[in-house]
Amino acid sequence: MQDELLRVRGLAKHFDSGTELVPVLSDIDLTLGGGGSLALMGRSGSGKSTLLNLLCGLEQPDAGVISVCGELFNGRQPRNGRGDSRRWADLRCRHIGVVFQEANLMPAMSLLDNVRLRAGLAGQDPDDCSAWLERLEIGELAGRYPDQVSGGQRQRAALAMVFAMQPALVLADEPTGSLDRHTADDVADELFRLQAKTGCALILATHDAELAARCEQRLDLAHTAPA
Ligand SMILES: Nc1ncnc2c1ncn2[C@@H]1O[C@H](COP(=O)(O)OP(=O)(O)OP(=O)(O)O)[C@@H](O)[C@H]1O
Repeated sequence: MQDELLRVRGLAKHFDSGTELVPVLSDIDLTLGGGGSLALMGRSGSGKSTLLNLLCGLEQPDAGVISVCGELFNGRQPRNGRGDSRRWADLRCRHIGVVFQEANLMPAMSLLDNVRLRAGLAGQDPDDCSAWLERLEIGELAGRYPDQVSGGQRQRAALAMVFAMQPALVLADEPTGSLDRHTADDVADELFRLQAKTGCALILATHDAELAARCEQRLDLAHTAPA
């Protein structure tokens, strides 16, 4: 494992249910180096997606600090704090790739244009994008639209999109959860193969113990979801 890439200390988050404040995460500490991998486990509602959303800046923590690639974020976003949120957006765009359970592709764009768009936003050369689709063995589908390919092929395109941005950190939220076992295994193999090849760090939220066992570290979120 290389130098520290992600450092989280004392992270906490609650949601307002309308009648009460419901704690979801408290006092979360994490350290991950470049090339490292961490499985996030826990029952449904334990806060796995919430933690990933905090790490990529989609949610704001109530307490704690997060630093990514040596850049420290104080967590709370000041009300007029465009500076901080702009820094988060830039950092996320350049360094953090996110894979969801359902491939989040733009429906009106071909697979290749989806990959080009994401790579371009991250400052990578869009001309290299066909090669990423080839690496994911869907090169011949480059001109098709997301609704013209299977769920497994869409998920491969989502991986191509994320790895084409050459991220330092990949956050994967149940990336194989919508696929049949065989296709899920293939997509998981691709995810770990590309992670090893590119040397990025990976945080994987999953209910699948076999998948989790392929990660170096594991964090079980102990939160018990309210009834
Ligand atoms: N925006 C929100 N407002 C209120 N409560 C929320 C919000 N988002 C999540 N929660 C609650 O926070 C808890 C954690 O949700 P989260 O989606 O992080 O769980 P999870 O571990 O990813 O679950 P699953 O395995 O089912 O995907 C749940 O009880 C959920 O209902």
